[in-house]
Amino acid sequence: MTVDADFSPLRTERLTLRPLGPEDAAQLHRLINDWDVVRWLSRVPFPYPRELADDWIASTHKQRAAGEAWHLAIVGHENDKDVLVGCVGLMLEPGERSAELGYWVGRRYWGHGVAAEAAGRLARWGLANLDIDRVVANVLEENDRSAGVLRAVGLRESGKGEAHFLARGGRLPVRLFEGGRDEILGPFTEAEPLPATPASTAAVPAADGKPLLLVAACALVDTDSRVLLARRPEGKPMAGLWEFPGGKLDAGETPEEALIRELKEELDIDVSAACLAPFTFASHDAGKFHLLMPLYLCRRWQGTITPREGQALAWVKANKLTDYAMPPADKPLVAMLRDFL
Ligand SMILES: Nc1nc2c([nH]c(=O)n2[C@H]2C[C@H](O)[C@@H](COP(=O)(O)OP(=O)(O)OP(=O)(O)O)O2)c(=O)[nH]1
Repeated sequence: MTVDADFSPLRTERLTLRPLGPEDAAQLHRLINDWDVVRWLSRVPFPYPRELADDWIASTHKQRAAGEAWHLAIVGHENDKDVLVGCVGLMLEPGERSAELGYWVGRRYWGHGVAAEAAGRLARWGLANLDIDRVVANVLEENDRSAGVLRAVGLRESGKGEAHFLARGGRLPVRLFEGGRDEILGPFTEAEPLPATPASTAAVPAADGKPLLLVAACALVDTDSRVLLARRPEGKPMAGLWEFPGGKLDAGETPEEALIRELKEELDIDVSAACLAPFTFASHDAGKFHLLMPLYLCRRWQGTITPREGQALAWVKANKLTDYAMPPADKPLVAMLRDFL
């Protein structure tokens, strides 16, 4: 199996999505040189020359290295063997904060939900790891099967358009689809489990009858006045958004105690309560609950900051904070930090 050092394969219940290698060319050619597959694809010729498989596989490595597109093999497991069953790809749309999703599956593997499983996994990975807020796609007008796949991934039909279909030699009508973070990752307000402990939900419900969720967060500030942001990892609600390190209060904890614990768990640093200066707070209606989040400033800690939960970290100048997509509750905090630092 080919595994790029720069890309860890993505796994689903039944599939592995991994970079393509030269040894995939023969099977890829067998699967895609099929009119029943190619007729639905816009950028693929028919018949499909065998050498094109090698060239295209090589181009996928260049595109991934350039940060332009992630085309991956969809690998299934049949009789204890790994088999290439199709391909899935995500291509950045320059300047748009969106990426286009594409996929195809060999005819003999149709009817098992392979495309939705692979496309959903790559779309979720993209939202958590690329600078995008939206995934877009299009399908040939009469391609109801593919429209169903996109709906299963969380995209909705957003309009009509036209695209050039290489194998058909012309432009044809397409249905446009798109989906945002909430649609594809699940709405934040429903996916977020409310803590059962009375310590993190106030004993008295918030005025509008919603439980209050208490989260302590911290702006770590370095000697160049840069602020540390952490990217919410795949699997969490709002994955891909940048936030201040911190987390929910456990039962019996003060906000300072919770923050000291979270900073150790998430970043492997030791902070003392005396170095946590209260700065401001967020009070935000998050749908099913109300978020109350004190934000502390901290300029002194012990240890080397290490992402212990696989999260990406960024040291960001105050005037660049708005370049980072953050949860809605953080927006007013960012403006205050910018003025202060
Ligand atoms: N840490 C942090 N959380 C934020 C920020 N902005 C914001 O809306 N939140 C919300 C997202 C979540 O609903 C909640 C924090 O919950 P979380 O799930 O990240 O906290 P946790 O570390 O305790 O997570 P877990 O152990 O339950 O996985 O606060 C922020 O800047 N920092």
